[in-house]
Amino acid sequence: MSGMPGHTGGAVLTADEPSAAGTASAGDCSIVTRGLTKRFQGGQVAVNSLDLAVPRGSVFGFLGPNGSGKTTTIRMLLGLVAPTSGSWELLGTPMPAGVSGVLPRVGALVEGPAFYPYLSGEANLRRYDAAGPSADPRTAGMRIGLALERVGLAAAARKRYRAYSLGMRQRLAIAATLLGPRELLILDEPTNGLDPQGTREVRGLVKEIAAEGTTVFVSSHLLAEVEHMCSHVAVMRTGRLVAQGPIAEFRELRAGEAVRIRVESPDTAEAAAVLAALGLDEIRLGDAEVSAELGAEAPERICAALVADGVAVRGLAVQRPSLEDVFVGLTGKGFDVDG
Ligand SMILES: Nc1ncnc2c1ncn2[C@@H]1O[C@H](COP(=O)(O)OP(=O)(O)OP(=O)(O)O)[C@@H](O)[C@H]1O
Repeated sequence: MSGMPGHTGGAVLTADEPSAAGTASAGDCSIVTRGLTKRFQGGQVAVNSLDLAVPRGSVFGFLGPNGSGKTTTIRMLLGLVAPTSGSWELLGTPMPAGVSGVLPRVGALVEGPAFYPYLSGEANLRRYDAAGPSADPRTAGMRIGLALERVGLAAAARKRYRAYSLGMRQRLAIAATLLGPRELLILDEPTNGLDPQGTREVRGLVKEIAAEGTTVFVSSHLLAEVEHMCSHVAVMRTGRLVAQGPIAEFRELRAGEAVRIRVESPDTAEAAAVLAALGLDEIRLGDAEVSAELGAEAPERICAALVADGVAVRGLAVQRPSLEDVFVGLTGKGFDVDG
């Protein structure tokens, strides 16, 4: 498997392996794409032969640096832009033929909705609801009340939008996507531009919505975001899918990568000799520290051997590659890990 040292199988699939979309049955997936491609006029390929398989019930993180094709993919999924080639299914229905039947079951936040600052959250949602093609005005109050409750804004329903915090504003935007029962929610970078509190609120909300059984497909350029929220992840790089699978499998990849042991000591030459005698590889000498690949050796045995040889051990640490190291290996770029 390219770019994934230490991988020994499992559900993470890279572009080099048999397509996940080819093996997943549409019935198990809320989104399936096959060879989905978008080439913009002028020749730019924004999305290149994308095979996605988004399991039903997952919180699926669509991760990639800016410009890697996430928004274009989401726009294609929703029928907002036509693919150059390829096919896709939403909720088991081939698109775009099934668009009118499927889209009412899909909530989407692609470009933030524009709200009126002087109207309350509730009045804003009433306008949104009235614009919906299938909205029955007799049940509008119930739909709006449920949506506000679901995002935790029932108590602030009558407050003017301009008095909402950033997190409340984004929760209202998500409420606008929930003005009906949704089986799938598609969110494009929902925490972009939010403060830390707003980010926490939105992440918590996404988890709650997923816990109620809605599949959530959420794009992000933040690894930390995906780590916090998602059960599955797909990684994009310049329009191509690099890997996808359960996030736990990515964590296993991390565990499979070279784990190093770091010894802090003024006696670097002696410490290095002990590590070499124990058969450790990739020994590196630093300033008052030595590190090596841990391999199958137990840290406590290394510690005992160092002490037995009279090496002054000031510190001993086992260092595992971070999940970010795995993603950087896959994308060739760092992710913004703040967040
Ligand atoms: N309408 C368009 N015409 C031409 N090129 C486009 C168009 N829309 C997007 N692109 C290009 O396609 C590539 C992918 O863009 P896209 O917006 O899908 O990426 P992204 O991963 O969502 O990034 P970001 O988070 O910055 O929006 C970019 O290089 C972008 O410049």
